[in-house]
Amino acid sequence: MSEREIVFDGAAVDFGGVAVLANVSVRLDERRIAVIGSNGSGKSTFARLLNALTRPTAGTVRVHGLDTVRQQKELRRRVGFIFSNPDAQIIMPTVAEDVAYSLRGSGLGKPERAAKVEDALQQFGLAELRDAPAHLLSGGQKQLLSLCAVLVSGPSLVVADEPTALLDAVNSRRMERFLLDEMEQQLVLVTHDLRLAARCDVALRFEGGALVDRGEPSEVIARYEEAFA
Ligand SMILES: Nc1ncnc2c1ncn2[C@@H]1O[C@H](COP(=O)(O)OP(=O)(O)OP(=O)(O)O)[C@@H](O)[C@H]1O
Repeated sequence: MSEREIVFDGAAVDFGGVAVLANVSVRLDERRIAVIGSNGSGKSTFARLLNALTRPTAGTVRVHGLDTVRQQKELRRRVGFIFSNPDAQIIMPTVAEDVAYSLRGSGLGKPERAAKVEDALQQFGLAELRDAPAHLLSGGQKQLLSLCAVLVSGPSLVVADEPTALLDAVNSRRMERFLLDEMEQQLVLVTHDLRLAARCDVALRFEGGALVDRGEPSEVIARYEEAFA
């Protein structure tokens, strides 16, 4: 089995008896995986299954060899999640404290943690803001902070749900470059931006809670556009 294999086997989710994701079975080991489809089609639900923010009501989901329900604790260390609204994931008062919070329970000593935080802040251009109140950052800076806080703990998969939605053109390009070109980790990118999806290695398309297409991104996108032409 490939080190970065994601396996959905008959996974389904329903909320209060309403099926929002039905019987998804798929195996993926590409580095960059785009998830596209109409509003309310189940994309975020699919993404949230990857780090057990949502649990399957039927079937199983395995990420890099870990069962998302039975091995949730280990899974959460290996899967980082970036939301479109960074306010949802900023926890601590200052920038450096927020990044350091990700390393709690990492088993590293204080000096090693401080060094890792400093390296990460440098990498994302946040070093000068280390003592700034996190909630006062701009939207773009907050998004960089949440990316920094996710990556400092060394996940092997990054799930990003519309990570460029609130960003201006410059920060959006910066986020795109990092996620698609520079980052080594596997990426699952939920997006309505078909240009970004086209840059991935494979695309999945959801409609009405079902996985309806999977393949080379330009072909999946062309069929998506045809369906609504
Ligand atoms: N916690 C919940 N309780 C009830 N229904 C939910 C819950 N979360 C999602 N849903 C419903 O599940 C369906 C799929 O939602 P999901 O967020 O996965 O769609 P999406 O494809 O990501 O949509 P969008 O492109 O609009 O973000 C929607 O009809 C939504 O209302």
